[in-house]
Amino acid sequence: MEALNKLHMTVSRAYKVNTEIRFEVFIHKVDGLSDDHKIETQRDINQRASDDLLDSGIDNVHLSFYLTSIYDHSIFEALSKVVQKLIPQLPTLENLLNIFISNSGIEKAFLFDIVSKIYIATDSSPIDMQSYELCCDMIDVVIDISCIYGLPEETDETTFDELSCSTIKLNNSTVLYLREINKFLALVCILREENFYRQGLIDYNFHCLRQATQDAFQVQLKLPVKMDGMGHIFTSIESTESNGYPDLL
Ligand SMILES: Nc1nc2c(ncn2[C@@H]2O[C@H](COP(=O)(O)OP(=O)(O)OP(=O)(O)O)[C@@H](O)[C@H]2O)c(=O)[nH]1
Repeated sequence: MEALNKLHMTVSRAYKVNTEIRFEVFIHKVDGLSDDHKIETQRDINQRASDDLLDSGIDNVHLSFYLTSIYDHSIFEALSKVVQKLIPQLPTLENLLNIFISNSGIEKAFLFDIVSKIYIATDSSPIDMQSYELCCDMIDVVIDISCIYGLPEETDETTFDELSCSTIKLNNSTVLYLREINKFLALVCILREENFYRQGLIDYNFHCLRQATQDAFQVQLKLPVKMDGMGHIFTSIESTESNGYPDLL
């Protein structure tokens, strides 16, 4: 009840300053509850919080709730969903990942912020926590190995660069495939071993994806200046690529 009161106070004060604010509410330490009880508790908290706000005349506020625990990756998953709401390029990135996985025989692909292990985008197939945790663990392994063996001694260079990549074959015929997109982002994919024989195709498609992802974060406008016969100068805005995406095999 104390937490609900604090939530109510925070939301109503912030709402007075800016009615457009979105609120992301984390319900911590849910590991003590059974799965059914978790959902029930979330619904109950949501209902009480909305009713309290309604009673104070606040009816169109955006509250999102997430269940978290430090004993699994739920906190990272929740933060990923919050961060994704702040990325204007999200639909483009999701679309690119969908095209990439369907042309490469990949089951699931995540675009990770390497330092925080938050995923900033994934394809539209369902996410299961186990796959996400596997991908997080893979990043840890790659960073640890790179830090220990990947650098000449006494250097300030970053361990993660454009050559960073890793393939891990699991004993259940699954392959984890990691490639770096830039200094901050890495692509981590999960695929079935029998689809990995086409690694050349996957590598080629990855290069297209990397280029397109980098393009998505840059303003891609050309402003060619032209002059007509009367000496008037005019410009036209053109996209650099006809359809915005390079061709995937
Ligand atoms: N079961 C469970 N215990 C947790 C979780 N997160 C933190 N704890 C435990 O809760 C205890 C207190 O930690 P927190 O509640 O995170 O601490 P805090 O919120 O900074 O505490 P105050 O500053 O006193 O408000 C510690 O023993 C943690 O191990 C969780 O997700 N699940």
